[in-house]
Amino acid sequence: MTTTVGTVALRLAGVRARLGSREVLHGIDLAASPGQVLALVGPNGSGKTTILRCAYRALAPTAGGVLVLGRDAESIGRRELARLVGTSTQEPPTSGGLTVRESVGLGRSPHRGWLDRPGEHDDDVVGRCLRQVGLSDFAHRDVQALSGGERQRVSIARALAQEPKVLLLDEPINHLDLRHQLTIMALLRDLAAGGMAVVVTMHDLRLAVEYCDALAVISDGTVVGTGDPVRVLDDRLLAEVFGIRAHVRTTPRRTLDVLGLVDDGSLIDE
Ligand SMILES: Nc1ncnc2c1ncn2[C@@H]1O[C@H](COP(=O)(O)OP(=O)(O)OP(=O)(O)O)[C@@H](O)[C@H]1O
Repeated sequence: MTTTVGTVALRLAGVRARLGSREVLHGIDLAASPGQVLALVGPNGSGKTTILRCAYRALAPTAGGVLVLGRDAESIGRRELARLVGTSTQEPPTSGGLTVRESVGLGRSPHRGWLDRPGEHDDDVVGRCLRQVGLSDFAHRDVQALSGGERQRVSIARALAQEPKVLLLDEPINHLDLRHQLTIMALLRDLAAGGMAVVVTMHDLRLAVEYCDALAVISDGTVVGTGDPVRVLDDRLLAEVFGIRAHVRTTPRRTLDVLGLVDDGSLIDE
């Protein structure tokens, strides 16, 4: 699974962020390299989405910085940033009146002049992205007439259409059936093999262990563990951060069998 990892594509250094009157990130240090799938995992409300929002400049950190390919993200213009960093958020697009193809085609905008119409290359890229998420047969459907999981795949395809160097996906598989979860996780591995740096938030620790090169465990706005998934998720961390009694089975390292919940009560009293 481990792929060749080059220079850092995305780095967060000492990032602090506030939402309303609360500081929700307390100094986040993270790095993702080309060829790597990094999963941000952690309980609800721990700060994973906020980290991604800082990374794609939807939210300005109150301290620290974000580097994209070694450059301060603040110094990169919006359109250039959209060519470098592709994002899909937790809320799938509901843009009315657009077909699936048109919605995914919006991901090509940063690559064109303001008044340019989509060219042959744009059409090819959109077609490829639709195939990658299994939506070719849905190209002419209205996005609003799709299921939640289908819309989620539109959102991923749109991010892919940006042809970014860094892909940030906020819970890309939370609406998907198991087959499509596996398809998307395998796609992320393929994208990494092609040199992309992929950062994904997710709750399914089993799939995170199987498909990701590294985990960053987030708890209450801080990184409490990073590195190889099997090493990071030890019994103590599972108990302290996730509140469950469980252990990671290293053999066989297979989906759905990797996290063993203990038989005599897996939930730890809060
Ligand atoms: N607009 C807001 N104002 C104040 N606090 C907020 C706001 N939005 C989110 N928060 C808080 O910020 C913290 C981090 O939220 P965030 O969405 O980053 O968590 P998360 O780890 O992505 O959660 P989940 O797994 O539930 O998606 C949470 O405690 C949340 O309640």
